[in-house]
Amino acid sequence: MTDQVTLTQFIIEQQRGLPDASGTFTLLLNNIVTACKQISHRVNRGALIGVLGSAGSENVQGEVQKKLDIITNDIMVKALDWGGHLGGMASEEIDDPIKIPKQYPKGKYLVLFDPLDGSSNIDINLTVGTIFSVLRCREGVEPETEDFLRKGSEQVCAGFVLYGPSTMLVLTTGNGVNGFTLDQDIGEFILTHRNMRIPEESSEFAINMSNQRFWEAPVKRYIDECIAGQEGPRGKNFNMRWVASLVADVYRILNRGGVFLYPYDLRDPERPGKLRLMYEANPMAFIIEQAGGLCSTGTERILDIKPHDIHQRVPLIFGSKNEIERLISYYQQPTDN
Ligand SMILES: O=P(O)(O)OC[C@H]1O[C@](O)(COP(=O)(O)O)[C@@H](O)[C@@H]1O
Ligand SMILES: [Mg+2]
Ligand SMILES: [Mg+2]
Repeated sequence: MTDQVTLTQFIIEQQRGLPDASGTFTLLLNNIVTACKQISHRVNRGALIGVLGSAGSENVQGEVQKKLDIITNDIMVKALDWGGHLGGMASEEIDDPIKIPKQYPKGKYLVLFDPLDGSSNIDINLTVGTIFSVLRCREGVEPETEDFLRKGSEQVCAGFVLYGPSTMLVLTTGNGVNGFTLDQDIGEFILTHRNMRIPEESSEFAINMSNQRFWEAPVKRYIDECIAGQEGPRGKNFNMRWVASLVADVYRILNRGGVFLYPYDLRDPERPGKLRLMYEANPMAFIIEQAGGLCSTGTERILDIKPHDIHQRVPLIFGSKNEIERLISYYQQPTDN
C-alpha cells in the first residue's frame, strides 16, 4: 500500500460524491488519458520513429499541418469513438464535428479537443500538449453542429496534457484544479499538484511582442507600463516569457502566476484573435477560473461567450486576478484608438 493517489482513484473518489454518477464519465476520462499516453510516447520518440516535420497539408483554418497534428488527431478519435460515452467529437484538425460510427453505442457527452497544441514547436523539441473540453449532450440523438455551440460555462470538465520534461495532466471538473504527473515506469498519472491556485499578484507577462505595432490602446498601455518597470507607473520591474505553446504558458501561470495575452490586433481586422474558443480558450478559461484567476477577451468573460462556429477565434487574456482586473479596467477607459 502506498500514499500515492492515481488519477483513476482520484476520479472515482470524486464521482462517489455525486448522486447520479454512473461511471460513464470515468470511462470517458480514462479513454482520453489512454490517448494522451499514446501521444506522449510518439512525441517522446520523435525523430526516432519519423513523426517530425510537415505533413504538406492544411487544416480548416488554412494552417500547415505537422505530421504529428494528424497522428495525434487520429489517436484521439480512435481512443474515444467506441466507448459508448460520446455523442460526438470536434477537433481543431477536422472541419465538421466527427460522428460516432454506427456500430458503436452513443453516449451523453461531447468532447472538443486540440490534439497537439503548440505544434509549431514540435520540430525544435519544445513543450507541446493536448487540450480537451467536455460538454453534455442530448442522449440518443445524433448531435448537430449547433449542439456543440455552447458557452464555456456549460463545460463539465476541461483539461490538458503537457508533453514536457515530465508528462503532466491538469484537470478540472468544476471543483478546483489538480495536476498529475505520468509515472512512466507504471504507466499511471499520479496526483502531484493538489488544488492548484494562481497567485493573485504577479510581475510576469507573456505576449508575442512582434505584434506590438498592431495592438489596441489598452494592451499597449498595459505592456508599456510593465516595461517601464520600477521607474514607471507600476513602480516595480516585470519579467517576460513567451513559449508559444499555450499549454506551457498556462502551466507556468498556474504555478507562479502571471498574465498571458493573445489580444485582438489590427493585422487582419476581420480576424477576432488567434486562439480558438471551443478547444483552446474555453477549456483554459475553466481551468484558470477554477484556480482563482480570470480569463477575458478584454471586454467579455470568455466563459460567457455564445459561440457561433466550432473553429471561431477569440482574443484571449488571462492570469493573476489583480493584473487581469487592471487590464479589463484599461479596456473600460476611453482611448484615442
Ligand atoms: O506563434 P504565435 O503567433 O506566437 O502563436 C502562439 C500560439 O499559437 C498556438 O501554437 C496555437 O495552437 P496550435 O499549435 O494548436 O495551432 C498556441 O499554442 C500559442 O499560444
Ligand atoms: Mg492549439
Ligand atoms: Mg493544435
